[in-house]
Amino acid sequence: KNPLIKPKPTPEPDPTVFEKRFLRKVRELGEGHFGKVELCRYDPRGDRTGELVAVKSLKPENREEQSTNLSREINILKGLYHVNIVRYKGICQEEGGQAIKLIMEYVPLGSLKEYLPRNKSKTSLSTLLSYSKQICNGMQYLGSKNYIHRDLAARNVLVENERTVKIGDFGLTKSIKENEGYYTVKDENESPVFWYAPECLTHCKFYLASDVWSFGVTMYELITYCDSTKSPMSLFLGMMGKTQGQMTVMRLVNLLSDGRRLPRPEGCPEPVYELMRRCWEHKPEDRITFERLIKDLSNMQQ
Ligand SMILES: C=Cc1cc(F)c(CN2CC[C@](CC#N)(n3cc(C(N)=O)c(NC(=O)OC)n3)[C@H](F)C2)cc1O
Repeated sequence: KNPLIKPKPTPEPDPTVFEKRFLRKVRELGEGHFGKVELCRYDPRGDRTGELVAVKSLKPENREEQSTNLSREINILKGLYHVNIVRYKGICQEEGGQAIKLIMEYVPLGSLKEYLPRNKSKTSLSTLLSYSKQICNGMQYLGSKNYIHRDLAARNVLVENERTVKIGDFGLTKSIKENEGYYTVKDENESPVFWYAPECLTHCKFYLASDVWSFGVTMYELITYCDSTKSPMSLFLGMMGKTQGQMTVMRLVNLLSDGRRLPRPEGCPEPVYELMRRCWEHKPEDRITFERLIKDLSNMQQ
């Protein structure tokens, strides 16, 4: 046998490529405007020993316009490695690359919106502050890569276990152009306006500091254990009085410009509410940073 001819090694299968025929739907985890997230079992051996994964896909009617957005989200998540950010696992191409699916790790305890109301008795304030700090760690990491999340809310934070939370969805995440420092928000019909800072509502500009504002609202949700009767939306609508349709945004802008803010939740220590208020400074440049939030939250936990 000629020693110069080395046998070609059999190529290892790429673990980030998931074949559609082995992806079995278990149940739906969530629904968005343009698509859904399903719990699936990737079971190539067909004996139910395969791993559970979370799969994000687009609704057929939105595939055309939204596939670029999903591809962007895939490329962003693929490059994120942080304990407080959900893990990218791979993609599933179907119909010859026409439709693509994002495969992520499955975080079985679900989002804070499902978890906190059901586990209120065993979740202390100290734990809530730890969750808050972890979200800030994830967001600081995201911002260090010049990404803005634009949809930070309790519904998009997942509970890995009683001690660990992860930011779980990056559907609206965008890269900020270095020199500009902000992203111009197109009028997304799914804008979560009650989590949005004034500059996003009035000038359609989204800064890193706009995510800090949304973090403040997310922290408010955390401290109220995501009690839907005290949700940001219901409280703001209450403060605005009955409104109809697009008037809501204008009334919200006026209310925020008048300095009105979500009230201190019952039982929330003053220093904790102060942190939220520093996330809600009217001007982006006056707001606290995630770095500062991490320090202050650490000191509170001593
Ligand atoms: C196409 C766009 C689109 C579609 C959508 F359905 C949503 C909304 N969706 C986001 C992902 C979601 C919440 C978060 N974070 N989630 C992820 C996991 C996981 N990785 O395990 C999980 N687990 C769980 O619920 O366990 C019991 N929930 C939940 F599916 C809602 C947003 C969108 O942009």
